[in-house]
Amino acid sequence: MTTPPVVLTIAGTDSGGAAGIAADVATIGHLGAHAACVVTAVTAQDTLGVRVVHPVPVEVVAAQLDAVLEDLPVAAVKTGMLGSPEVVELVARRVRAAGVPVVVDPVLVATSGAVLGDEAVVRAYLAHLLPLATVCTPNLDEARVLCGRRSGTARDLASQLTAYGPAALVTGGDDGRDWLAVPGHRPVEVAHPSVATTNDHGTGCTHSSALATHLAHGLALGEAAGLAAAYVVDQLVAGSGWHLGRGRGPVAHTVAPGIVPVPRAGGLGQSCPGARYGP
Ligand SMILES: Nc1ncnc2c1ncn2[C@@H]1O[C@H](COP(=O)(O)OP(=O)(O)O)[C@@H](O)[C@H]1O
Ligand SMILES: Cc1ncc(COP(=O)(O)OP(=O)(O)O)c(N)n1
Repeated sequence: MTTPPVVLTIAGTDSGGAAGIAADVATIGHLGAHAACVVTAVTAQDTLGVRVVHPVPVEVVAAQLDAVLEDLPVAAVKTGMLGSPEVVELVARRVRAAGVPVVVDPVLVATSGAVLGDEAVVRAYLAHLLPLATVCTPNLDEARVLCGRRSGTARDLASQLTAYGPAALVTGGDDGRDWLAVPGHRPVEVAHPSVATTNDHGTGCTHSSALATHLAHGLALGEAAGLAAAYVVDQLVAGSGWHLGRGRGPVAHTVAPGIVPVPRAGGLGQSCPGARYGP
């Protein structure tokens, strides 16, 4: 067996196992990488909402980052809930030094409405983390908050966010469409089917982890974005008939039938022969 690439997720926990670190570790593993995980916050959360958020002290987050980055050959980083401006700044310092693709999922508000990042966190993202990210993946609401706008289409917001440095992939826009903007280029839609399901808790975390894993395998951003969207669709289909919890159930974190993990690519931008789904 070939040694897998390592993808580091820096995120919070969801006790219900739908979003956060649980979604990230499952997704990264399904797609053929080894997941290292740095926990930034512990949440008491279920399918109905977030009850309690307990931030992990910044020095403990720093110690976890050091342990991973000093020992493992991290090939890509994904950030999820960071929770405080101090942690955003810390993560920015450490991942800049790592020099690998960085996917920033700027988790600010859960679908249930719970605030997972306040205005100070937003300012820290804009000042410290977005400028060194490879790509950021806000949903429509998060993109509006980051851009300081009450409205705006996913396409326009993605374009605006590139002014901070990274490519921007705004998800769940008009009619659920995702738009990818790369600095200096016109935004393109990342088209994918829509799945009718109420079991969609954790889609954002699953999507950004899939994206980071495909980048770790050496795929180009456009191709990685198509495959990440397709992976979420497959997992939504797999879990659409489940009855878990009283609210919005988890996106499936089991391996959907027929999924073929992307094999390690030999170089940047190579296609992924053997994968069942395409961009
Ligand atoms: N019902 C659905 N059918 C297909 N794709 C979906 C569905 N819901 C979300 N997605 C996809 O999941 C990914 C994550 O987006 P989104 O759900 O907007 O994130 P978040 O969980 O942060 O709100 C995007 O590619 C989005 O298009
Ligand atoms: C600990 C934690 N991190 C992130 C989220 C948001 O998850 P997301 O995948 O965006 O899913 P929804 O909350 O939109 O379903 C979270 N809830 N908890």
